[in-house]
Amino acid sequence: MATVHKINEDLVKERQKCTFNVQELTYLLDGGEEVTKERREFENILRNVKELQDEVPEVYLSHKERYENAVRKTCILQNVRNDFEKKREVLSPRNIFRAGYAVIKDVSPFFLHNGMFVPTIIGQGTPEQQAEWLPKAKAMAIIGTYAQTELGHGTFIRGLETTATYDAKTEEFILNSPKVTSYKWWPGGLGTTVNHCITVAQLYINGKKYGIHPFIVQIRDLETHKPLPGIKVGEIGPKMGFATANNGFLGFQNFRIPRKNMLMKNAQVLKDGTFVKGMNEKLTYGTMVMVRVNIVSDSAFHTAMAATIAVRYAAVRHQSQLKAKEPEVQIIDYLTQQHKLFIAIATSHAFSNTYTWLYQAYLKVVEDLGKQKQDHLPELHALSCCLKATSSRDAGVIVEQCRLACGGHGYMASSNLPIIYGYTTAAITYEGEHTVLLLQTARYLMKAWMSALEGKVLAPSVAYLVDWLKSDKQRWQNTPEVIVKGFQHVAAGKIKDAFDAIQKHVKAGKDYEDAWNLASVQLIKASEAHSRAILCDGYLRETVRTSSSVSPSLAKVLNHLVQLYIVYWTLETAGDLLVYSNIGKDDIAVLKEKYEELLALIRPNAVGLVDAFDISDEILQSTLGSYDGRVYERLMEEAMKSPLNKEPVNQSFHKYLKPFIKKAKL
Ligand SMILES: CCCCCCCCCCCCCCCCCCC/C=C/C(=O)SCCNC(=O)CCNC(=O)[C@H](O)C(C)(C)COP(=O)(O)OP(=O)(O)OC[C@H]1O[C@@H](n2cnc3c(N)ncnc32)[C@H](O)[C@@H]1OP(=O)(O)O
Ligand SMILES: Cc1cc2nc3c(=O)[nH]c(=O)nc-3n(C[C@H](O)[C@H](O)[C@H](O)COP(=O)(O)OP(=O)(O)OC[C@H]3O[C@@H](n4cnc5c(N)ncnc54)[C@H](O)[C@@H]3O)c2cc1C
Repeated sequence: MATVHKINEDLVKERQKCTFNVQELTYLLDGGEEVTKERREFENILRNVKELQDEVPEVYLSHKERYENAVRKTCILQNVRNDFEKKREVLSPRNIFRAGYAVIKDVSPFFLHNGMFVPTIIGQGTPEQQAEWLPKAKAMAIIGTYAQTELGHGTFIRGLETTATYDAKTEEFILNSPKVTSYKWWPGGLGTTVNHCITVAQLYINGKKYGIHPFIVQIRDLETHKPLPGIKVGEIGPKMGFATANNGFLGFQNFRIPRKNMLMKNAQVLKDGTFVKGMNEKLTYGTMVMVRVNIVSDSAFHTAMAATIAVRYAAVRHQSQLKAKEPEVQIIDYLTQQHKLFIAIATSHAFSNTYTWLYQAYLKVVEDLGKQKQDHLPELHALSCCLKATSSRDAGVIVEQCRLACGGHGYMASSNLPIIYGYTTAAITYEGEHTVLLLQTARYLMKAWMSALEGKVLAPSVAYLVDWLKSDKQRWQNTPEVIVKGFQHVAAGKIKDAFDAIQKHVKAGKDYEDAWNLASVQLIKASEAHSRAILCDGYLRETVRTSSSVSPSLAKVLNHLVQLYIVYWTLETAGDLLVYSNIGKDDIAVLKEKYEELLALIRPNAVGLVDAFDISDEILQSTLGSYDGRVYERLMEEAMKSPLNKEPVNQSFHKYLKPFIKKAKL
């Protein structure tokens, strides 16, 4: 029988102080009681699967062993999931995504299968293609990835070099990787796991180039798993994180695939080689839009994980005295510590709320596209770009801040903060590099500004530009609503400045493209300010909306969090607000006090708030963040698992140290 340990006394006291119903908040964050129940039930089943328990912590395994262990466990996870779904409903993607962390400590080698391979078949395939590939992909009879990036190009996908040349005689495409730079590089699972992939390649028909398109390609034999003739595939080697993601490379040499393997929901190639244009060529980029939306949700979860670890640890950890002769204090009572941590909690809520409305906006665009309507696509593209960029970047900063807040122990692998940092920061680069995505949003903002100047009606997310042009700056008040307006004024001001900078360069004789490059630092600042305005506005609106449907005690706490988020960012960007809004120095002084008040109000609920994320110990995988707070015992237990502690004297002593020391004595 498993030993039941006492809960750390500080944590017991913290939980007694909590002023709201933790369970109520968990249901709210999950999207309903039923979702929480389903999640807990599934996590509970996984907890009891003996084969999923690691005898040796993964960190001590070799690169190869780690990968093999991850594949083994992912297969078990998939089987458990299938059994679960046979008896009950299909698990929600969020729940399966979370459970994955309990099984694979790092990133699953199947990550891209569910994350991009299946969604691309859904988003880019015709009904016939979906009927052919989806059942096999969903049942995992075929396993796939998304192979777009090449050694030479990740950002500029129009520059991809893999070619798919149509041969009308055989009704096939011939895939080739003409140069080393045209090798696919990065796709998760490609190294040694998948047998299929979506390959994005330049289409050629009768010597004419038709741009990039997605193709389904089988790359390994389904029986032997050997690469098919004409395929060169392998793993790219160790990275900063993503240790078990099995990222790979792939090259083609005259590799033939049938015509029906080009995903043809948008553009088509007919049997005779006629190219039929799609409604909008950018719809080929659709999977990326979907993943960018999901990254906002991932960022919420990664921030919640780091916050849970660091807040619980800060409640358990005592260090230094505030006053002489008094006991050492819980480090969570240092205001500087609250400053580091409470924004982590609020940020996770801000991203969850943002994801809720952004995902609805995404679904609406998908529905519209089904009716051949694409009016809202540019706005969705602009929003998904800047919110992916800002949420992943903020999450990276927050996770690192949480690590620092745990002092030396945060640096331990067993805190799990290094792994969380690895996968959080990867998202800053993948699915569209940070700066590049901010610049995509900036393109949209420049057009929006021009439309505003011309008096046109703007899309809701940029409608504030019209208000800004129409009215004088509003009289400043230190209320969340007016502060949000202030963020919009900053964004509008920076958008205008960037626009004027481009115009100035153009007037001085520069080409528009050069002028764009010369103004691009201002452009990314404008995009960042726009993101912050959107995040604060959306978070405030969602909080007001949900507050009416939850208990007054919870509504109060949610209100503290959203205010904290808004005031935190006011103080962080005070310089900008002083330039672009009517805020005064005195207002900032008042807000500094307000911020300290909010920290004090949140303090009694800090542990309750991270408990409400309801991240099980199996998912957290952290010596510092477990629910029972046995921090020191767990650190010691984990240290004892080091292979170096398995023998009293390591052989290197006899081999190297002893002769070395002897020599030194002579
Ligand atoms: C507590 C909470 C719990 C939460 C639990 C969470 C649960 C969630 C579950 C889901 C989990 C899912 C996990 C997902 C897994 C993902 C794994 C990811 C691994 C990584 C994968 C990858 O990285 S794949 C490769 C990605 N690559 C990129 O992103 C490339 C980036 N580059 C581009 O996108 C483009 O090249 C470009 C946009 C930068 C430029 O393209 P292009 O040169 O063609 O265009 P232009 O710049 O000239 O612009 C022309 C015109 O087109 C418009 N446009 C561009 N893109 C789009 C688009 N996508 N849609 C619509 N329109 C587009 C652009 O705006 C221009 O318009 P103009 O009007 O001319 O200005
Ligand atoms: C962990 C991980 C997993 C990944 N998984 C996959 C996968 O499964 N499938 C897949 O296809 N790809 C994958 N990728 C690749 C990823 O999508 C690319 O790395 C990403 O899109 C960035 O492209 P890049 O590497 O070419 O960077 P580059 O574009 O070369 O960026 C280098 C620098 O140049 C700057 N830059 C580039 N273009 C511009 C511009 N127009 N204006 C201003 N600055 C610019 C960038 O800001 C950056 O600072 C993965 C990457 C990582 C790190």
